[in-house]
Amino acid sequence: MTGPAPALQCRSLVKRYGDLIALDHLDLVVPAAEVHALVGFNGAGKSTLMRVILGMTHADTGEVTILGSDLVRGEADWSRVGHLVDSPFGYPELTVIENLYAAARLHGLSHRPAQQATGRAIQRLALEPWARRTAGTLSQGNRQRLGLAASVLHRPALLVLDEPTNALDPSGVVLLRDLVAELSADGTAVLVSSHHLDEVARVANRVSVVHTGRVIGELDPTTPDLERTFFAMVHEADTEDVA
Ligand SMILES: Nc1ncnc2c1ncn2[C@@H]1O[C@H](COP(=O)(O)OP(=O)(O)OP(=O)(O)O)[C@@H](O)[C@H]1O
Repeated sequence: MTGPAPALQCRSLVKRYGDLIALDHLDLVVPAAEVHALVGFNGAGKSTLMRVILGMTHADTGEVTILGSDLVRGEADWSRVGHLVDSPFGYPELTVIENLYAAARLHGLSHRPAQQATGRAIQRLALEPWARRTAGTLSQGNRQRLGLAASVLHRPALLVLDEPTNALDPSGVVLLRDLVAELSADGTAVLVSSHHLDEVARVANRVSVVHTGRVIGELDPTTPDLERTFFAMVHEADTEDVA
């Protein structure tokens, strides 16, 4: 008997920029309800992987399946996906409310549910004081909160977040942690990249180490000294490459 299709599956992804190999036969599986963290050095390939998964750039070879549908064949149901990659979503001339309403409509919600989702997202990301401010006048952290609100307001089945704690204050970090836990409990698969191993240990069920465009191993988030294990894994991969 086969189980349900994973929320996300990447098979042997290769992405080159000229001579540089950004993704090197990378495999990844994220089942529903899993919070899966990607960790790795600057330039390891995490953002490239997320951009490929979201169709923002194309892999040279390999396959991506999103919620059971093939990405390359254009079958993915984007209304069930949320993301925060690159700059946070937000038209600078629109208010926070207008932006979130637009995001909800773009995700296929009709008028009334979009209004309700907007109200809920504002409350969830503690954006009430800035709800009527235009996005262009927000602080960086509040723009990040707006982007996060836009990425989750339609309760996606797959959520992709590239370094989402960037620019967040400590209360924003806690809020995001709770939000991710809540979505995962609801069945959402979350793929999140981070440089903060302590934070990763708190939110993730699984942690993949990305190095030179490959997943070189997994870290157990309950391991007491994650940093040491991380560096040992990377060092071993480099040693194998040289040998
Ligand atoms: N548009 C591009 N053109 C050329 N090279 C690129 C491009 N985008 C990414 N790269 C290169 O691909 C490699 C992987 O970059 P990527 O941004 O995916 O790494 P990352 O793991 O997200 O790093 P960081 O932690 O710094 O965000 C890097 O060597 C980067 O310089």
